[in-house]
Amino acid sequence: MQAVTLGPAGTYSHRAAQAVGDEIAFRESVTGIVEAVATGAADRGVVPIENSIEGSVTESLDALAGFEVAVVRELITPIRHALLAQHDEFDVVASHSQALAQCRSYLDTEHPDVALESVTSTARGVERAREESTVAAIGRPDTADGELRVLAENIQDRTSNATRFVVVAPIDERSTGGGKSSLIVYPNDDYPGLLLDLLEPFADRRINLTRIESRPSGERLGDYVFHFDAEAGLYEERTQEAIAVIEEIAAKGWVRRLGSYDVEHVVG
Ligand SMILES: O=C(O)C(=O)C[C@]1(C(=O)O)C=C[C@@H](O)C=C1
Repeated sequence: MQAVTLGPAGTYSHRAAQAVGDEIAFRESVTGIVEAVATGAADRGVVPIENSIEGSVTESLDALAGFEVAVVRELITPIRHALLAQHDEFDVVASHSQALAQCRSYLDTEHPDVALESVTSTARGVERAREESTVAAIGRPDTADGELRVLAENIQDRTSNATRFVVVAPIDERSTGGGKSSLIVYPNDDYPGLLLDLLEPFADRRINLTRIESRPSGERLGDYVFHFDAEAGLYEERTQEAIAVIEEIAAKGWVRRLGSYDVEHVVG
């Protein structure tokens, strides 16, 4: 199976995608990955959705709301960052904005004077460090080779650092089986208690929500799209009932069932 993910080779996304496809292709953005699946250019896409230190990967949430795709798997993987460079002396640290943010305290304490450069992926930062001796990168320690040295390991701000990835598939491959489900709701409405109304159908049926995230709809200020993850499968009657109530509340907008899946842990 072909899986597309964030490139170039050597990203954390690449490592997660190896659990999904035997043939891996790369894109420069998570939007490009979701689009490739939505348009039929790829069988599966692997995108980061949430990190335990830094929170949501908002571009991924917006891409899931923007394209008609299914979520068929969830992969949780530990993230251990290393500082890689040609020498001890460098002026710039280049990495993905998520990785820079996950190592904020380390950088402030150990390298307060370096400039931070945000690039499209950690592997792109490693490429920069390989090309320029004044640039260091934050990325996977196993991407160091030849001229690149590992200057420090485990530099993330907390020892336990994990990123949750979702595997996207064409919409007709959506599954209703699994212990978790993802849902996106755009109520296109605003009144006191709207959010409470959206939560009650879950609470009334004892469905545990594991995440709720609001993202701007882009239509007008203060107008939101809500992302829900629930600990119940779409095949379950209680989930179908809850969604039916939510569909009435969101009658002016839309509700999208991304699919059901089980949580998997991928270690290295
Ligand atoms: O740049 C990479 O290596 C990625 O796979 C992206 C990404 C992310 O966007 O969160 C994935 C895992 C880590 O949290 C850091 C970066």
